[in-house]
Amino acid sequence: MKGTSRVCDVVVLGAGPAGENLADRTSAAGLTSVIVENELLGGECSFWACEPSKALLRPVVARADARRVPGLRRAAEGPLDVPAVLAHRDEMAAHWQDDDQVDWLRSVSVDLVRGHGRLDGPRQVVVDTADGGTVRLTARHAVGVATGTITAFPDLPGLEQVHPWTNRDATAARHVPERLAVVGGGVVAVEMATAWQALGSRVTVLVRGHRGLRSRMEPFAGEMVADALRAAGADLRFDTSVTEVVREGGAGSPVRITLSDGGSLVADEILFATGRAPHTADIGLETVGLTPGDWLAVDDSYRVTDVPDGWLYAVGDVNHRALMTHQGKYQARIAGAVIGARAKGEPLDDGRWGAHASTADSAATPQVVFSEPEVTSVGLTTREAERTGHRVDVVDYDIGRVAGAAQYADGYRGKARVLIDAGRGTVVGVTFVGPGTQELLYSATVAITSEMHVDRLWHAVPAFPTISEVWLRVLETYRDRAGRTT
Ligand SMILES: Cc1cc2nc3c(=O)[nH]c(=O)nc-3n(C[C@H](O)[C@H](O)[C@H](O)COP(=O)(O)OP(=O)(O)OC[C@H]3O[C@@H](n4cnc5c(N)ncnc54)[C@H](O)[C@@H]3O)c2cc1C
Ligand SMILES: NC(=O)c1ccc[n+]([C@@H]2O[C@H](COP(=O)([O-])OP(=O)(O)OC[C@H]3O[C@@H](n4cnc5c(N)ncnc54)[C@H](O)[C@@H]3O)[C@@H](O)[C@H]2O)c1
Repeated sequence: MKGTSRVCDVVVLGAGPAGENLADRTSAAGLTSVIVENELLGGECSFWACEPSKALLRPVVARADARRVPGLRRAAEGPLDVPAVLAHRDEMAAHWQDDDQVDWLRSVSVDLVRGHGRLDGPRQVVVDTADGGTVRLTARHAVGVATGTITAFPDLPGLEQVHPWTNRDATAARHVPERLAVVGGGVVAVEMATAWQALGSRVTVLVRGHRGLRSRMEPFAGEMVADALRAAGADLRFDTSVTEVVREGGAGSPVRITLSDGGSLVADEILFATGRAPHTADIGLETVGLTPGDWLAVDDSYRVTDVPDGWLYAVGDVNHRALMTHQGKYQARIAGAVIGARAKGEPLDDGRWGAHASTADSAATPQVVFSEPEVTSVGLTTREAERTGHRVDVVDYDIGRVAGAAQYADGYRGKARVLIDAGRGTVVGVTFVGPGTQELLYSATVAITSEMHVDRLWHAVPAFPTISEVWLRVLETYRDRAGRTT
């Protein structure tokens, strides 16, 4: 077995969206950067998560929209063209090839080592390469871990033998199962149930809790999505856990699922959308005093808190702050700037909203759930505000009453909730549910991050007739309730 070694400024472990951006920004800061990847550059997001799942969902949402437009409704009746949808999904997953990303990496002067990387003591990473060799990388300044997550399975008898679907199967499958059971009530469950029900599966969603779908969002969001999923034909069962799974006839036969209420269910495939576990079991954490399989807790500059000397950073899903691509990329941009500044001995601008501070992780993490209807949110929910003792005015508005919504769809159903800090008069939380609301999310994010007083929002005039006039209606509701004239 041959072994080589090299020294560089920064080593990044994992080339998903977070790792790629971290390597890019450290390279942009003038540091020599090497990235290590075991599978495909682009990570889970490009190949088994965001990109293929949104490609599966886009025709579902577009068809639902078309069916609400008078004159278009009849043209949009009928089933989806499944082969065309799956072919488009393949395109959007770049046919599971990462050549474009390899080119991009070269264009930003980041070197790539393909193979499984592990920490091997402070500032050291050893990579087992596909040809049976090893490469030892020594980082002068920093190692960044961006190894992401894998599916977190519950501890269930018989689970391995049934070959359950994970997000990888749910986004890359080549056939439509006649009956699909989905375990979980989070984002993956909601999005994949929406997609596969529309593609022709009979979907049953098994949710262990009673608080509804997407329990971390405003309750009305989960209720509206649940209503729509039921209307689309899915069977939703709350307070229902799985206690056992078995393919009685062996591989390829249906799965019998035993439920906590004593009943059972038969499906052709079972998807576990039961959350994520850190992809850290085999990355040498024990060599730097950490526990394999743990999440990596970080400070506000993304340095791993339990490792001395400040050379180890963690960005993206693996730090468990906000498991979304855009937020991992945000973290990577900041961590890259931090590593660059520290390497040059420059002071950090780490005050609230400073260039080296991770303020948005806690104040303004945006998310779109691409269900039908879509759910968009950023900042606090009412429950979080209550839990943290944050005093807020809650302004609700029925988006269906906005002129632009009536133009968008016949019988538009949607709801907005805006949380305004009771003392400072700034927007601190926004949730929109309804068709076409995803493009309103950036305005909400800007409203929160700019911390402008709502009085200034009166000057941000939304065009008529667009759904964005919901902002004006919210301001009017807030003003009228307070008995103000402006
Ligand atoms: C079904 C689904 C849909 C999603 N949709 C969205 C969405 O629409 N929008 C959104 O913002 N987020 C979405 N997410 C979340 C998003 O996929 C993650 O937040 C994102 O992929 C995290 O990026 P990351 O770089 O931290 O990790 P990952 O994307 O998981 O990348 C980690 C990389 O590290 C590599 N790696 C791991 N260990 C090693 C090792 N030891 N050596 C070398 N390489 C290693 C892996 O091979 C991988 O390429 C979705 C998730 C799922 C499951
Ligand atoms: N559009 C998007 O932004 C998007 C899309 C998909 C995923 N994601 C991200 O990916 C992450 C993972 O999504 P997810 O849906 O897998 O996780 P999640 O944490 O959102 O939901 C997990 C669900 O599984 C349930 N669950 C957990 N353990 C269980 C068990 N043993 N039995 C039954 N149910 C169980 C939970 O109660 C919850 O309903 C999320 O944090 C999300 O932010 C984002």
